[in-house]
Amino acid sequence: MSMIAAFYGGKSILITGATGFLGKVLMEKLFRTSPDLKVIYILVRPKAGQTLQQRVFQILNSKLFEKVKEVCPNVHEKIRAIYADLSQNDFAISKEDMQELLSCTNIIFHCAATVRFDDTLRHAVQLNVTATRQLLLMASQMPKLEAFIHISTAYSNCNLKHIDEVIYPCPVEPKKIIDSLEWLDDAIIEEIAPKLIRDWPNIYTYTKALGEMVVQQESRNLNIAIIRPSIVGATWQEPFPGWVDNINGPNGLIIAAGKGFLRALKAAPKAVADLIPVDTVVNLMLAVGWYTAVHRPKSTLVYHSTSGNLNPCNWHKMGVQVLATFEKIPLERAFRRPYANFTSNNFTSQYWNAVSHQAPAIIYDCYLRLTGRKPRMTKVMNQILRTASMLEYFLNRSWEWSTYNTEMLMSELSPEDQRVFNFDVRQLNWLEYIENYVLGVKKYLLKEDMAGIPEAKQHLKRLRNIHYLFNTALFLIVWRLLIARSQMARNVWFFIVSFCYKFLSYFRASSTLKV
Ligand SMILES: CCCCCCCCCCCCCCCCCC(=O)SCCNC(=O)CCNC(=O)[C@H](O)C(C)(C)COP(=O)(O)OP(=O)(O)OC[C@H]1O[C@@H](n2cnc3c(N)ncnc32)[C@H](O)[C@@H]1OP(=O)(O)O
Ligand SMILES: NC(=O)C1=CN([C@@H]2O[C@H](COP(=O)(O)OP(=O)(O)OC[C@H]3O[C@@H](n4cnc5c(N)ncnc54)[C@H](OP(=O)(O)O)[C@@H]3O)[C@@H](O)[C@H]2O)C=CC1
Repeated sequence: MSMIAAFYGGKSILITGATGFLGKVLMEKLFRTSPDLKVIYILVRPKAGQTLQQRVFQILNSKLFEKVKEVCPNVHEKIRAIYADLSQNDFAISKEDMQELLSCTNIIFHCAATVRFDDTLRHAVQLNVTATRQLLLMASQMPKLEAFIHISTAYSNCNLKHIDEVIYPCPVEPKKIIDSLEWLDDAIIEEIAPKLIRDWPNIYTYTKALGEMVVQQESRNLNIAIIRPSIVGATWQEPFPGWVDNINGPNGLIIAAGKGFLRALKAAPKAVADLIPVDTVVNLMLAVGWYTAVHRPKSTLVYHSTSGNLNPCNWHKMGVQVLATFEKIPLERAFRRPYANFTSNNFTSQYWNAVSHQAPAIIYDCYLRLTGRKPRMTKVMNQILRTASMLEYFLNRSWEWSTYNTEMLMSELSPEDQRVFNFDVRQLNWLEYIENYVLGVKKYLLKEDMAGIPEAKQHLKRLRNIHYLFNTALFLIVWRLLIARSQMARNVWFFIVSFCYKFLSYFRASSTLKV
């Protein structure tokens, strides 16, 4: 029997960010491995015209939860959605709900965050720092609380090259920032933001670092642990390989590459692609929850959920495998044939942007205009290039994350727990994982039918023919213009023509002699 699964039996668990990518996989695993848990409280806000109940209904009826329904048929009764907005005071939770949370919660998993790189400083601080402080305050009033697990990111200290499993101080105290945001107006905040974030690449990583400091400062006598995942990717094994449901991180770029929009990326081919499957992160989270509650470490432990130092893969290897998969399983209605060129050189990257991205978009928009349609490709291309440039920082560097605590925890688990809550990334086969990942993007994110693969392959063949035709026509036009203007080009042309003529005459003469 798994000790970790048994530990969560009968427990009341509070999850923030349960409607997000990580949160959904966490809930799924909890229900599947500990169907006898008491209740999962989730803090949810209404969104996109959907009520709380509709959002929960949609999650529970998704493919991700198919296995859960077999193991835990009454899953609907065990999930309690509580109205909450983490950017509001007291999270705008009603008094009754707050009372229930305070008196019943045993374990907290704090996953909610704004993960946008370009969020405003005010909003990012509200969500990634102030809300964390608020949740810690609530936690300190929970008599039955056994563990508080805070999800950060491995990039919260990406201004360093080697990162240990410790909390690093930030130059400005989080409390000072929270206080000043109360009276500064938005324009001034945006003006001072670049000065505050210094050598952090964006507001997101900076506010996640502040969030960790808050955890350290406000931990009181709580049992807390911090988990730092790197780039969270599709599921590796559970509940099935390749599940993914949003366009964050690599997902959007994989789509852009598969559709033939993105054919070159400013990335160091040898830099480590520190991806970590979402189910691996979730298994670590559940193991950490158990360990923190049962073993009660004296200080707040930080756990890195990264792959680079145990089983590294680089961007080149990843790009090649992504392309190889698109060769076998192409996306539908591609704009151009998928191709990936990784370069860390500024000049080459700008050249590829002009030739492989901007020019085809402009040509296609001209074609749309000529056929009476609204041009749109340049806009789409600019959007993709903007996204790629935001991710560039992470594609051109490698970091070393130590994993002593994560490895220590692995050795603390029973063989059964090591199997059920496997977070040993050394067992990951990258080629297989990336293939399933790309397939998952096609099936679960784009919802493309596998029956459409022959037609998609046919479409790619047509694109290849158009490509050859276009290149030949372009070559002939350029050559014709050159011949008209340059004596040297004319000389070369006559040389080639006379050489071909002589070669043909010789060939004809020798074949006549043989006869
Ligand atoms: C050549 C082969 C390549 C193959 C392999 C490629 C591998 C690449 C790997 C990338 C590494 C990523 C490293 C991340 C590391 C940080 C770790 C974390 O904690 S990260 C935590 C995770 N956090 C993140 O990953 C957050 C990153 N994302 C952001 O911060 C923002 O989306 C933004 C600032 C990039 C764009 O903002 P804004 O301009 O306001 O745009 P909106 O958001 O409103 O979307 C507008 C349109 O853009 C579209 N689209 C959006 N995203 C992507 C995408 N990734 N991609 C493509 N497209 C994307 C979207 O569909 C939408 O279309 P439509 O609906 O209009 O038709
Ligand atoms: N994805 C990744 O690559 C990585 C993620 N992480 C960390 O993992 C955690 C989860 O990330 P991930 O699941 O990918 O992110 P998502 O964007 O998928 O999910 C974010 C969650 O936070 C919730 N949330 C945001 N704002 C509010 C609010 N005002 N009130 C209530 N809930 C809110 C969202 O709710 P709603 O659905 O209503 O928007 C959603 O459930 C984050 O802490 C992130 O920093 C760390 C490293 C990498």
